[in-house]
Amino acid sequence: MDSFKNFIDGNWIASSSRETVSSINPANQAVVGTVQHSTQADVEQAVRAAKKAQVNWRSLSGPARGQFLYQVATIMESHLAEIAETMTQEMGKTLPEAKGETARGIALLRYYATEGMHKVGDVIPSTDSEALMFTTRVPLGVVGVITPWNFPVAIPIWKMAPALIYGNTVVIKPASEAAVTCAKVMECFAEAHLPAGVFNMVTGSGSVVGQGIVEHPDVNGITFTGSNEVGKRIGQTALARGAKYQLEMGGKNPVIVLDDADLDLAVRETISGGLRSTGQKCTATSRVIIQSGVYDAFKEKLLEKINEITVGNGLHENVWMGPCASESQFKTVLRYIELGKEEGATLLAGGGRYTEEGCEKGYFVKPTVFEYVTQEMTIAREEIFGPVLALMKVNSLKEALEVANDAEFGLSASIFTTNIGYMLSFIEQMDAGLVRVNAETAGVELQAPFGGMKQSSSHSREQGKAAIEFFTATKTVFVKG
Ligand SMILES: NC(=O)C1=CN([C@@H]2O[C@H](COP(=O)(O)OP(=O)(O)OC[C@H]3O[C@@H](n4cnc5c(N)ncnc54)[C@H](OP(=O)(O)O)[C@@H]3O)[C@@H](O)[C@H]2O)C=CC1
Ligand SMILES: O=C(O)CCC(=O)C(=O)O
Repeated sequence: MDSFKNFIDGNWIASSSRETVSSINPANQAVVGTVQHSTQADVEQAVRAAKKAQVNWRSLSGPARGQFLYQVATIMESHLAEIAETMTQEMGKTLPEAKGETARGIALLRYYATEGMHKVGDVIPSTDSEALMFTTRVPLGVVGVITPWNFPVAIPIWKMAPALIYGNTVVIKPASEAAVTCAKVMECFAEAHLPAGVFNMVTGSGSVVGQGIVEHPDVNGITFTGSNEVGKRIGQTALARGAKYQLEMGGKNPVIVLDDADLDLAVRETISGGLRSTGQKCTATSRVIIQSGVYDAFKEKLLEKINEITVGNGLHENVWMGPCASESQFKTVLRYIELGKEEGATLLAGGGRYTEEGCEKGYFVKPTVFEYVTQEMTIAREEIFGPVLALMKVNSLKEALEVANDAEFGLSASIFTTNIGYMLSFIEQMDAGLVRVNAETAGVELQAPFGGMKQSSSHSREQGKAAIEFFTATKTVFVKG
């Protein structure tokens, strides 16, 4: 069992509360480890350290900051197996997925390490022929990083690595349900000997530690991924005190399967996009909108594959789908399944708790498929964040797009078709930040911008070159000799 203190000003420090909280394995309710149950005083200490460290960190060259990130990547590589195993134990994702995510974290570190060598501005012609006008970028200062439990390695890194490379210092508060995994990543940062105070981790509840960071006058920017409810509150608080904020929130992602689609591909990608990580991705496929000509054939193939899915402890080799990440998420998913039944959708597969041998004490849900789902039903409107697919029948691409766009979210969407005209109409008319053709809705590439439309985000983008927009401020410089 791992026990972690907070990491503040270069040291592992116990919370002033002297209390810890346990993190629970959702596959069997065993204790995975403990972290600090921190207080506002701990937040104060971390922000103070980050503010102090900012002066020297920002004055280092970009390549020098990049060297630190390369070092973290190398250290993390040597701990990959251990970090991945902790992730599986702590939030249930299968071990191959956890290893993939950890490898993605390492790749993100290396990507942003190279960013330290890239240009930060442009020379712009001035109307004054004797002047030099150009833009440069400066860090925000102290950045608060608030992360969810569904990607406990990749999301902290895709927020921290750009924050750090562009010269900010960081206070991170990981999700309580995956704080041990995140602390293991922070151990790699600590082993790389970044200067004291450059990154700080404070664990504890969202309402105390998270809110404490968001409200702190010395935190200049906040980057958040999680629920809409919390995200919106964070945005409002940040706006009220003039801090910059970035919110990545929910999705209700559709796939459209047209009459001319490769059905085997569409089935494979729908299952992967909808049910990997037990459907706990903001990019997960939730609504499956199928044209009438292939509806029955698609359904038959889908159900055949759904019935082959092996559910169980993600550490076991033959398991394809693990448990929900926590008791609360498990209850949420079961509640949505009941709502689907009550509101008149027809259950085709799954539909409740999975309790086969070895799974009795875990938060397992059967892979679930509903049909005759209408646009008004709750399961067609709200983010479920679980292994539940809603099938909807349409007659044309036009109708498919109307149904697909009838959602308050706009994160990711896919179409399966072999017709280039249909592909182009979808790319043009689908209201989503990520539009994907003949590919699943999930699966973000680290070098490309990531973010949503409508209620899915604060309209900024993360990752790739887009990250510089949030983590820096532009200065326009006018120089006359
Ligand atoms: N877009 C995405 O990728 C994600 C979406 N979700 C959606 O959100 C639902 C609920 O998941 P949940 O974990 O409760 O998500 P939350 O939004 O509650 O949690 C996300 C992060 O915010 C923190 N937090 C909670 N309250 C506050 C606050 N008042 N101020 C600042 N930070 C706070 C949490 O801390 P703590 O863990 O201590 O509560 C966690 O670190 C899911 O069912 C899913 O629909 C969830 C996770 C990721
Ligand atoms: O699809 C992915 O790989 C990323 C999903 C994601 O960012 C999220 O669920 O928060």
